Amino acid sequence: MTELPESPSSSPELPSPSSSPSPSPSPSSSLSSLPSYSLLSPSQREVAEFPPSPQSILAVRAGPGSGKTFTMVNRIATLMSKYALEPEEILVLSMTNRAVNSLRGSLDFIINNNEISSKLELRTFHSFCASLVDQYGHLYFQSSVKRRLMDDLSWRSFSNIFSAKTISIAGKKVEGSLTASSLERILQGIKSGEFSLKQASDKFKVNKDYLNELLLYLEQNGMMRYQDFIADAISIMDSSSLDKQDETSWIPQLAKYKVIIIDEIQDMHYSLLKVIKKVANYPTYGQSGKHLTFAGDPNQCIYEFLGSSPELLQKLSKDFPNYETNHYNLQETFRLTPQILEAATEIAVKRQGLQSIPLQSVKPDWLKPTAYTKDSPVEEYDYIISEITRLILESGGLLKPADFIILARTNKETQAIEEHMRDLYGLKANKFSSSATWASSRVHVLLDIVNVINQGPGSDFGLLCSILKIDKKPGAKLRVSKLFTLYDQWRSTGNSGPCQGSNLEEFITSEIQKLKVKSTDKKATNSQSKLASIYKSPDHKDTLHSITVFLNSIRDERVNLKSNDTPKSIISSLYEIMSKSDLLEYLNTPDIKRGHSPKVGSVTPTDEQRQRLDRNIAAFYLSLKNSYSQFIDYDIQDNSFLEYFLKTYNDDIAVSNPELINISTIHMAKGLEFPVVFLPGSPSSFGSSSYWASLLSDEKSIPEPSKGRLFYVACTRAKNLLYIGIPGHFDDLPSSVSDLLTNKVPTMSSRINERGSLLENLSFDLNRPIPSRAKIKEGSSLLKSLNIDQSNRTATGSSITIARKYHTVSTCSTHKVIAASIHRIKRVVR
Ligand SMILES: Nc1ncnc2c1ncn2[C@@H]1O[C@H](COP(=O)(O)OP(=O)(O)OP(=O)(O)O)[C@@H](O)[C@H]1O
Repeated sequence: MTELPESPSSSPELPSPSSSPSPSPSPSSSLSSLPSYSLLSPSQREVAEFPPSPQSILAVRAGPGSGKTFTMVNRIATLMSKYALEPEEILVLSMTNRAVNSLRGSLDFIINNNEISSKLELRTFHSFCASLVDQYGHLYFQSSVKRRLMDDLSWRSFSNIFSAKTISIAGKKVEGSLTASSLERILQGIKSGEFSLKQASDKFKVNKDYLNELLLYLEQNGMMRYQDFIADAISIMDSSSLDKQDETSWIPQLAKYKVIIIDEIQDMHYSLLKVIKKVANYPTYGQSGKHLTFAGDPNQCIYEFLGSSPELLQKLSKDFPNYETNHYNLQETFRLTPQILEAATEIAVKRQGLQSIPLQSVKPDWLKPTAYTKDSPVEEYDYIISEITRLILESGGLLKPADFIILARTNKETQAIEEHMRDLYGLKANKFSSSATWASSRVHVLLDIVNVINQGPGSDFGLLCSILKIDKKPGAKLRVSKLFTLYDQWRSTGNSGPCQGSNLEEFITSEIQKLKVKSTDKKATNSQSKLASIYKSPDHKDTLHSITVFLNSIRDERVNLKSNDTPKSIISSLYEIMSKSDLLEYLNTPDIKRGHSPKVGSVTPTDEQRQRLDRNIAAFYLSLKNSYSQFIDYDIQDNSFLEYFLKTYNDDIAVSNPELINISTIHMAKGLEFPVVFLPGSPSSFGSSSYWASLLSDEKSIPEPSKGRLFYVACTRAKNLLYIGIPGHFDDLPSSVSDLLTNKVPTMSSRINERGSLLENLSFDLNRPIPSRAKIKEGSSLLKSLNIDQSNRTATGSSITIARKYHTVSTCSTHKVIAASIHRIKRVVR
């Protein structure tokens, strides 16, 4: 039996370094007079210009809105213009795609030089590790196959198909059974060296041979989980730099980096810190070590539960003992008003025992954040929507729905708000989610089919998953396991080369061909076709027919998409394949509930289930479109759009839509800013106190630093107006809190500073013209007709009239009127 390689083999052939460090000509001269450079504040300029000496660290503490992105982009430009670094010598890493896209957008805007931008390595940790594994994995690992990240549902399907008691892999029969989460845990443990195969088999009580074969199968088929990419990338870096003197063994791309810039360092969890250390300590051509720039804000560390640490920025010297560390602060906030900054710092930082950094607002005085009290979430959501409506109407459309964000703590809460807005007001919201929500629903089958069409890594598995859905008869899982076993035997007897994803399709197609010649010598040919032993009863003839139709239509659509793989043509191809092979029925069966797997076609979906399906399909299409615009905008050099989509569909791209109000968890809104932020804080159910109660109410309560940081991140997303739901009555707040807030709602006409009214200040700050008198008048009369302005002048009232009206006046729902007015004002302001 073949054992999994414990570690990559060493010293494979690499391109020689002489061909690698990038030659002149330097594109940097064109960067010497960037228009944005003059805008840098003195503290931003110091950071931008800090010398990138080898083995030095620049640790930048950057409070909310202090222009971290702006400063880092100017630093990148300065490194090239002043310190003559080539773009290929700089690596920029961040946690999320959103942060990377925002950096890339600013860079394109500021540098305005495609040649330079395209050479800069600007990546998420995941894509950086994945690209190392993609490019160099074949040199260090036994299997040369391309790797593909498996999402949660694929992972569960994998365990579903492979958890049969006896299974044949690589021509050997092995026994065992394992849940998806245990398998993942084992995989991580073995890769990280936490335990050996033998220890894993003892600990998880599973046959060692079975485990080994499963892991080998995953390896050979390039099927990986997120942590695998990280572990493999670290292995590659270790193996290629074993000999610090032998330049020929180094990976040129890594040895070229002279500067590494890491954004949001406070959110780095341990495995990523390990990646940074490996890249930082990787040998460098022509100098002894690299320079590191880290930027972050300890008070915005909200991923402690994943292993990150607010102290990281301060304690870097421990992790990099041979580096000289220099600490800098960015001292101004360009986003926060003095009142929002003060309230957030006092309540969330100082009262919670956290260390505040000196930060000053460059804005003039504004209004204090508005505190309101509501008795229940429903009342609170109604209040928020009525306030949004009022502000849009009163500003004559200067404020637009997309200027507002409601920040919830949990996905469940965002879901509740979204449903409330949709069901009672008919309003669609722009909900940020951490991954493609459709990917955990039945719509995932579309992805399986895309995998099959693409004929890349993951194709075999996509086909197995599709067949599992095409086969609607009892025992489908067993048949798919058997099919895999036969395929595996066929493969191990030398019928195909190393698996590159398209072999299962080839195997099934050739077996179907054998069945077709049955008319001449039925007995002989049927026994030759391996499929006949699986789909033997007349009942299963239909299944076999559907599989045949499925594969034929895949081939047809593959040809169509070769020349035109736009989202629209992909969707129409998918529809074609689904309808021909009876998969639409699968899609229309309600989603599996825990422990219940309804038989396909046996249950009629309810209206709500149908709507959910529609939304998931629409979300899949949106993912296709978002991914496509990235593919085009950033001129991605993947083989095809399908290939790119399969790598990126799960990315958290936050897409703003000017027509829609935003809803997000606080975690997902990190790094973003909005003119108006609502932070709900009502008791979650009768009798339970508000989540924020301990921060806001009790003077003597024990400090809660992690809750304080979450509150801080939430409040500091607000550029102009902040609403905070408070527990209890405003007058009962301790004065140290109530002094920082107001129980009055902001009104557009009130004068707030020397610049004038709130409307004038918003117009200045958002760089939008003040709407015409006619528009403002129209907004006011619409507002009057809704009759919500009077009831909300003081926010700390009890329940607002709107919710009541909705329940009593069923024929003309106030909610619908509000929704209509938002839609109408949108037309007016266009
Ligand atoms: N020197 C400057 N002059 C004017 N505006 C600036 C300057 N620097 C940054 N800004 C603006 O300030 C806002 C906040 O900047 P940015 O989003 O980069 O902050 P940040 O430090 O990343 O914030 P956070 O930590 O909350 O994510 C942006 O709108 C940016 O354009």
